[in-house]
Amino acid sequence: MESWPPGGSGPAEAGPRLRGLRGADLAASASLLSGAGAGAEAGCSAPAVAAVLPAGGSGERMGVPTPKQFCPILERPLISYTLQALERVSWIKDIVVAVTGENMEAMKCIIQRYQHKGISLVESGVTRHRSIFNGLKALAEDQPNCRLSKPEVVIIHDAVRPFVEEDVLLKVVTAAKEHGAAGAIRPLVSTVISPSVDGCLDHSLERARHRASEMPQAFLFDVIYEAYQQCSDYDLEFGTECLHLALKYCHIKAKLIEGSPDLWKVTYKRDLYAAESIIKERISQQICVVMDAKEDEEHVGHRLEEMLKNELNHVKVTSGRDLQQIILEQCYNFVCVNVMTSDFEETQKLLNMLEESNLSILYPVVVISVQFLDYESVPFGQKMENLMQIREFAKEVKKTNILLYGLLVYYPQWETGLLKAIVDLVFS
Ligand SMILES: Nc1ccn([C@@H]2O[C@H](COP(=O)(O)OP(=O)(O)OP(=O)(O)O)[C@@H](O)[C@H]2O)c(=O)n1
Ligand SMILES: O=C(CO)[C@H](O)[C@H](O)COP(=O)(O)O
Repeated sequence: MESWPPGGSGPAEAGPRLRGLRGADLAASASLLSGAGAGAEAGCSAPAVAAVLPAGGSGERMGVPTPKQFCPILERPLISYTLQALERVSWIKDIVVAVTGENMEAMKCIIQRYQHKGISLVESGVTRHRSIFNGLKALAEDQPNCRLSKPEVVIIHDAVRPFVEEDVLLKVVTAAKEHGAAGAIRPLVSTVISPSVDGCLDHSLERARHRASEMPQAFLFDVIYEAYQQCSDYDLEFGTECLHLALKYCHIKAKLIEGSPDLWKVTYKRDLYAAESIIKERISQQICVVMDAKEDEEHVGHRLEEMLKNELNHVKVTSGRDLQQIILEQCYNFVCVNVMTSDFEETQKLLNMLEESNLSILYPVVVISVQFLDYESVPFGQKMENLMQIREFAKEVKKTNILLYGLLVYYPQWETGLLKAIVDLVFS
């Protein structure tokens, strides 16, 4: 576990290139925002979009000394995951984070260490609403030497909701452009009841007719800024709902968007464990098989890939034809098959690329290097040499958070049963 404040114990490491990550879905949604897709059909032009992240709370309900947004999950602060989720969305131009003066330096260390880009920091307020207002002011004011400019649409998202996906961001932004305001909602888990002053039930709400308001929310900037400028001290002190401010002060009825279950707010200590499990599950969902044999060649390596696809039916198994792209899309698990040469050339190439990308600064990257050696043509001495070589590589790359495992298949002749056993052994 990292100590708080972070960054004090060592130099900032180079982080991964997180900006500009795009898969097919991201490209499609970016084109929606740029007016080339459904947005264009609905008459939308591309709005300039910025985001404000309130991150100035103390996390009392978490019950630990470190404010929850800075609590480590897999040794990386929670807020860094949220920033990553937003900054990988190419159409969000600026991200303004509100933090306390006390945590300003620590926040700068996090930005540097994990190489977050396009982030501006402002001082938070004593309540969440005041922190958001400070973030909006930074976007509204054209200050000299300030690179921020007023967006058409602003997203407001809690720093402690790390699992926000591009599709829901796109939905709230598109709806905000049309309706003035929009926010993610979820069905209620429990019924909401109103107690009377004597602690007895006054009335209860019909659960099916109500929803929980979650984040992200998005607003036409002028609407929410006007609402914050007009709202009372009581609102700023005790209010918890930005959509309500837009309704009360600008008469804007927010469009409500169904969100995913992962949008929940990390609030209690158990939420940190839940978040860790979700992250682990996500990074275990994709395996990339890299091999040095040509695709049309009949080789056991290809059968290994086939078998992985069949055995691991919840996991996306891709072949590493465009490795650079796969690394950019943040795959953390690799099976590297060396068939052409006996000196781990393919593995070495992969390790170099991984090290250059700095991907492993975010999570450990697992590489299983499989080498098939023909029993008849490779002498026993070479087998031992190969084993020693992979151990040396493993020691070296462990320093950069890459976990390398070697699997040497010294086979007398090809047998499907043998390969199946290997696959079971390694991946069960
Ligand atoms: N003065 C404040 C209070 C809260 N927040 C931020 O608003 C988000 C949601 O608020 P909440 O979950 O209530 O956070 P805390 O106030 O930190 O938690 P608690 O209520 O348990 O103290 C968090 O990202 C939090 O850091 C903020 O920017 N400024
Ligand atoms: O869920 C929300 C939608 O409005 C807010 O995140 C929530 O209201 C924040 O309130 P608090 O700071 O009191 O937890």
